[in-house]
Amino acid sequence: MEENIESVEEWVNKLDIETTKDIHVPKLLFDQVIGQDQAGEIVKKAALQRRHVILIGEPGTGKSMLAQSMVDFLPKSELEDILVFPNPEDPNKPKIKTVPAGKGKEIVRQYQIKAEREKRDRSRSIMFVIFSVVLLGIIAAIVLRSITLIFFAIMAAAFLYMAMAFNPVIRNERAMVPKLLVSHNPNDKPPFVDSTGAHSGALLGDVRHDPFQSGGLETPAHERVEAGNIHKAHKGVLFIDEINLLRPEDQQAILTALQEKKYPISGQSERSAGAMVQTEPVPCDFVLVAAGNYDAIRNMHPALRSRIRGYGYEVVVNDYMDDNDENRRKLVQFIAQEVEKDKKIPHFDKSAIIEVIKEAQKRSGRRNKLTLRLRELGGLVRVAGDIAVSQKKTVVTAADVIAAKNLAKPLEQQIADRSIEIKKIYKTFRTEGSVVGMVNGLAVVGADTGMSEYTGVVLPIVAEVTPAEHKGAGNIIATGKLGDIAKEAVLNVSAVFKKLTGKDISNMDIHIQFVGTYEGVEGDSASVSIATAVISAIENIPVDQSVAMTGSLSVRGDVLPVGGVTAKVEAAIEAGLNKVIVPELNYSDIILDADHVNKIEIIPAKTIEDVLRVALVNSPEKEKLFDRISNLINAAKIIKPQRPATPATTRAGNNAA
Ligand SMILES: Nc1ncnc2c1ncn2[C@@H]1O[C@H](COP(=O)(O)OP(=O)(O)OP(=O)(O)O)[C@@H](O)[C@H]1O
Repeated sequence: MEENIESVEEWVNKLDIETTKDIHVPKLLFDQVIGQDQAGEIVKKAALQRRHVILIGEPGTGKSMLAQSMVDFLPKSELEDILVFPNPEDPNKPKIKTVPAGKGKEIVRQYQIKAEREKRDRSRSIMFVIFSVVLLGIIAAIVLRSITLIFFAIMAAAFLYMAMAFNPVIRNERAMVPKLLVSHNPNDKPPFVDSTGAHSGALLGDVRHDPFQSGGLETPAHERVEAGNIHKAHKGVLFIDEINLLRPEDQQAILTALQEKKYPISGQSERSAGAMVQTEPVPCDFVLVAAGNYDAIRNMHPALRSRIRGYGYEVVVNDYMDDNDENRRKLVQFIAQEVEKDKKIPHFDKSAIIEVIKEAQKRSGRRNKLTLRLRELGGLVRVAGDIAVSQKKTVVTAADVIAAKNLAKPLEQQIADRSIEIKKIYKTFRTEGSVVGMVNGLAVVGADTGMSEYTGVVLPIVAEVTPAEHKGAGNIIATGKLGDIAKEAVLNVSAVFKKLTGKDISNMDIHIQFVGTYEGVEGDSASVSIATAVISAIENIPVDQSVAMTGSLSVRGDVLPVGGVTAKVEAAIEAGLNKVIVPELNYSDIILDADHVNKIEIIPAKTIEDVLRVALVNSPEKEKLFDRISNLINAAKIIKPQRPATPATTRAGNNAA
């Protein structure tokens, strides 16, 4: 249900604040998470019951914040320190001991004091022995009147010193001091450990290599043991983003750790001396929060996923929220939070708040929604803040946010801007006149890089049709980086061609070229443009070059919605085109900046006929084509009174209503 929402300007101006400084920022991290109410409730429940969680969703929407907020709800179980002790019976199997939080440091200190005392005692005994030997030598020399006896006494003392000081058995008192692997203070919160991207050693623990493995110079095995993140997260939360990128062996190890709640530490590098060492099992009783985008579920170790599902929850986080009073307030709270977190930038005045909310509307890609890709929006807040600071301003204003938007353009946008300039110079596309078989398609760049902002580009498409050499043996010859997409699009809509043109494409060779495409251009939504270019070429009807278009074509000729329409319309404006055809179902998703409004005529299309009516220039051939189409439609009506509604499939995700 779409509700009527006040304009952002009116809404912000009514707020009872001067700047975001007047906004209360909640203390609890959980209350700082915006727009993830459903995921928040589940995560809270999971924390209270110590259950594992899989969080799936777009990057920068608050997954790690949710995971981190869990530590405030974990049951107050006793935190533990973990110590590793030498094992005199088997030095390569150090012993593990857990003690209440804070005790670990005390134990280590006691052992250190003991070691210091023993060392001092030993030094004293050595000095006493040396002194006695030298004294005896001197006495003997006097009694026996032989100076050489003094020399022998000094030699004997030196020998004794060497023997006692460098005796590997008694030399290293410190070798008996345990090492603190995991330590806490008694009042600490349960730990939150982010293990995203950690290699095996950091994740599971490791035993360092020892270059001196004998001769009394070696470092005892237990001193070389290092705790892994799974151990550091004992009694707390272990967060792993992009879990699917972990090596299968590591995912398997995590599964074992989850089952056993203990995992021994051994050297991870096979060739290192550490590989010979394996500790007793080390406690690792953590709550696992695994996160990732939609691909993560598919590529995750099935047994690990099943374990988490069996003992926890799976949640999809939202990537946008409704644009209403409550959520706008949350967005203002978000700006205040980001400012306080940054500590270096000033607060935002009302004009700046208006710009940020409008940007959140635009980045959602949907009318009446606000984006939740808040990490990137936070980036905009910081750049705007930096601009204000550089101008020695005490508040951030609209001008700073607008300047930040230009300054903080994603790489894709910067590359696209350059490519438009080049295309304009070399005229790889036209903005006026008419040409047979040439269409100004629109595409997005960087959609696969996980950016929340789409960058639009004009994607000129040229089609040429020639009769096939043999009947029924026509080929689709598509060049350019998007060749495969073109072939697929033509094949998918071959029925539409037949319906509209009455000609069978299998009797023709169809050549399609995407002009000047480069890495990263997404052409999935170009099927309407491809179809228009091909029909224009088959029917020899010129296409109006001041028109741009985007849309996906169904096998029945319906124009289906696509992503990134706002960015595509902006690209058409920047390129100097007059009209842009968009899928009707996307029409309301277009949110243009003030400087783009009314710069182009936006024409919604429901079917390919709607597209052709606008794109093809008026001519007797066009009339004939439409006569044919209306005959076909009338004939179809006699057989089947109504066509079922077209399914709308804009984007994935289970966003809160
Ligand atoms: N829902 C949100 N509420 C408030 N702030 C948010 C939210 N989502 C993101 N942010 C801001 O973006 C930053 C990064 O968010 P976070 O690390 O939680 O994202 P994520 O979903 O874990 O992303 P990724 O999967 O890329 O790690 C946060 O520190 C916060 O400043």
